[in-house]
Amino acid sequence: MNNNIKLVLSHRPERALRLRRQLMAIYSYLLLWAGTVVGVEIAAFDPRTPHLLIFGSLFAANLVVFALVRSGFTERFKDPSLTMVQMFAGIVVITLLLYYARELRGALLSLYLIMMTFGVFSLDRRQQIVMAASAQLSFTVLLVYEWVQLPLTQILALSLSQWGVLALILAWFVYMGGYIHNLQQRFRAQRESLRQAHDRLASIAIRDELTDLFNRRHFLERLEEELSRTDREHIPLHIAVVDLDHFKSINDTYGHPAGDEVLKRFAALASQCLRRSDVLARYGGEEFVVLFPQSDHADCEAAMTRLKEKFAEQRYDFDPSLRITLSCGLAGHHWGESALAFIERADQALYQAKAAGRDTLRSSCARAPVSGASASGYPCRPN
Ligand SMILES: Nc1nc2c(ncn2[C@@H]2O[C@H](COP(=O)(O)OP(=O)(O)OP(=O)(O)O)[C@@H](O)[C@H]2O)c(=O)[nH]1
Repeated sequence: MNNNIKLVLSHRPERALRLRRQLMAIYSYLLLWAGTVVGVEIAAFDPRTPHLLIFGSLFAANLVVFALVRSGFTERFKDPSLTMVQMFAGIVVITLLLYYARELRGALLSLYLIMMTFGVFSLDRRQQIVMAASAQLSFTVLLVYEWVQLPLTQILALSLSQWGVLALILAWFVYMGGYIHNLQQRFRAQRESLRQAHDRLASIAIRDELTDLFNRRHFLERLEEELSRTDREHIPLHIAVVDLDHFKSINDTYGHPAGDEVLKRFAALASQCLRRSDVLARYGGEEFVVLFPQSDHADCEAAMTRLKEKFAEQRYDFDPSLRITLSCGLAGHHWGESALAFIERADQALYQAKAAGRDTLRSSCARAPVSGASASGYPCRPN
């Protein structure tokens, strides 16, 4: 598959993304802390700025959130990243820094915007408005506090213009942020429907529509894979070809939908009876094939006999007295034998089963067994 499509369809685990976002937040706080320390050193900040206390508490809170996200505890919440909680903490810290900032306050208002960017991807427009309003309210509380506590040191025009600029920028940000969030949601939905379409196509390519078993093409691919493995590692490989007996007469007597029901019943029963490692496929019409990797002949024969008996016990709504049987040809692979020759031998065994009166199983043995064993070394039953 094209690498770009793979990238678009790949499911990066959501929790890993959340943890990455968490690391981004920690990185941002570290930068901010470094900036604050420098600011204090060069007297751009009040020398009494309790940066250790502020950032120490922030990191402790972050650590708790990190642990909760990592443990999966937050998965039960609508927002497992606790984005809004973290943004509220950010707003408090930024407002504290603005309190201690001197001439830098105007420039540092942009920190609210940096904090808002964390919500762009995970918060919808309404939640972004709540965060913007919280930032504005927090800054308002700071201004009011300063006017009440230190009225003589405040310049009304400056405070009002800073307040107004922040309000305008936050309003613009909420508009843009909402737009980006919607775009991202649309992209996500498209990616999801693309992934579903891809899964569906992949399934159509390998499955039979009526029975949902593997189709002939996929079976032959799997057979080639198993053959190269079996030749390389000298492990046993068997194939069984199954044909439902007198199937045409079921269609003719009860109609095509009844025939379809029988095919589906066989598929469901065989899927139940056989091992997960066995490859079961619809080879065409009312013919099915089973590939048994790493099973010996006796096991395969026992499995197919069991399936044959169970299938004959099935009852059908369209005629509860009807007994439908199957015939089966089984073959063990001989070293170096081609896929076609292998299937052909199983087919020959099936032909013999049909000729012997149906409702029976026959095994194939292409080469003369050497001292009671086939060329592959597995016991080969006489027909
Ligand atoms: N209902 C249904 N019938 C199908 C489907 N595919 C093939 N068939 C029918 O399967 C029947 C196969 O009949 P035959 O090949 O004559 O074999 P049979 O009647 O089973 O006879 P024996 O194999 O000799 O026991 C044909 O009538 C096909 O039309 C399918 O998907 N649904």
